[in-house]
Amino acid sequence: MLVNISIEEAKEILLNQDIKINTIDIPIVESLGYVLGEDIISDINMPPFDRSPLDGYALKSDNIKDASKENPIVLEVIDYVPAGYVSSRKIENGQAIRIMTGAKIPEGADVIIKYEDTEFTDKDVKIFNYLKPNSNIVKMGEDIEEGDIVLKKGHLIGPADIGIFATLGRGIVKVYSKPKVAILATGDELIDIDEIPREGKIRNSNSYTIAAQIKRIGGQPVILGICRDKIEDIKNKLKDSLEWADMVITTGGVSVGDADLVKEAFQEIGGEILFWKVNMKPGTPIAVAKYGNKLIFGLSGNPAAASITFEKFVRPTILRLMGKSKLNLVKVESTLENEFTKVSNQNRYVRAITYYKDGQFFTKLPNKHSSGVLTSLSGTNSLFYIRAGNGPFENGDKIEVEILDYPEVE
Ligand SMILES: Nc1nc2c(c(=O)[nH]1)N[C@H]1C(S)=C(S)[C@@H](COP(=O)(O)OP(=O)(O)OC[C@H]3O[C@@H](n4cnc5c(N)ncnc54)[C@H](O)[C@@H]3O)O[C@H]1N2
Ligand code: MOO
Repeated sequence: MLVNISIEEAKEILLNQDIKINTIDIPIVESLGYVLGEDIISDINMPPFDRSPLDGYALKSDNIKDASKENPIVLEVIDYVPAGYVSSRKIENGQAIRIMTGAKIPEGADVIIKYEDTEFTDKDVKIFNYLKPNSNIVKMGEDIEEGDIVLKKGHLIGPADIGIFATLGRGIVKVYSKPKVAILATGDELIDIDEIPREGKIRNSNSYTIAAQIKRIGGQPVILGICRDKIEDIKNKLKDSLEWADMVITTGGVSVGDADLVKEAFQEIGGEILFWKVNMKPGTPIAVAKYGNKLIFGLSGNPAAASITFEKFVRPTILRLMGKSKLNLVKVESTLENEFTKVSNQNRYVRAITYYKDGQFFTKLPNKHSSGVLTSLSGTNSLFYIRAGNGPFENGDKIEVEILDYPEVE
């Protein structure tokens, strides 16, 4: 078992795990935010015919070579073609067809002149200027050509992509499913949120914070409730949930105390511990196990430790399960707005609130940093990483922060 590893090693180990990634077929209106699980290949040209981008007149460019303000060319209007219809007439010399935006270019025409540049009656149209052949004609396949791979497997689906599926007549698409992540809180001190704490007891908040973190990145959290510090109970809950969950997260019981049974439970159900303890604060005692092709994360019980190790280690794994390939948090340069005097001998992630103003990022750090403090995580949208031995930091220092959620603009 690897113990006391670096943050980089832990990330690398997790990235190298072969995990089962599932796909599902879903209606396109529901596919926003999912990652595409198939290449989308077009069986049509788009547009499927040469079409007019303007309301105007279709005609032969050759016929208007000598057109000018002083000497307009008059052409006979032989038909009218709105979008969705096709003219049965072929344009000959001296003729034009009135055409609407989106309509198929009539046979014989090689240019469209917009209304505003003409004078017209029902029978004829005056043209005052010359345009080269193919002017104002949208060619068949300008947008999509038959056989094109329009969207690649692994692409994050946005609103326009749903329009592309529709264009191609795809009502259902294959996407990577949103993983079901089971959350188990362990600890004899824990009670449910609707209970009144007796002496020594506290309400289980971790399951709810983590459920929200899973939701924010698009996973499906399933709160399993609380498990006492009894190894058989923990093992049973783990085994049951691993039947259906894509991943299991536990909190509590991963340190060195007498009731810290989670690691043993991972092993006794047949899990292989990938590592235990990472050189970072908060969250040192994290344990991760592999169970078949699923991962089990044993996070610390301390609320801030659980939350921050979730962002650093669990989040990228959930994103991978969702088919995503961009797993790292965005880093930005920011200006510190208060001081941070602690010099730690361990790598530290400090919870931070970063905002954007006048083209720059600014970061405020809360007063309370301890691993057991939940309230100062409120509003946290970024993390300030301090490598062991670095600091102190002063108001106005340029720092780098990792963004967890879009900062607000002030
Ligand atoms: N002798 C040592 N003691 C400790 C060490 C150590 O190295 N040597 N490490 C400390 C560090 S660092 C951490 S972090 C904690 C982690 O302990 P556990 O992961 O085993 O977590 P617990 O002891 O079960 O709980 C810690 C803390 O969090 C509260 N908690 C637990 N679950 C929840 C929940 N679902 N919702 C809200 N709060 C929860 C729990 O009551 C404790 O106060 O160990 C140190 N000890
Ligand atoms: O690693 Mo612990 O999370 O500092 O309290």
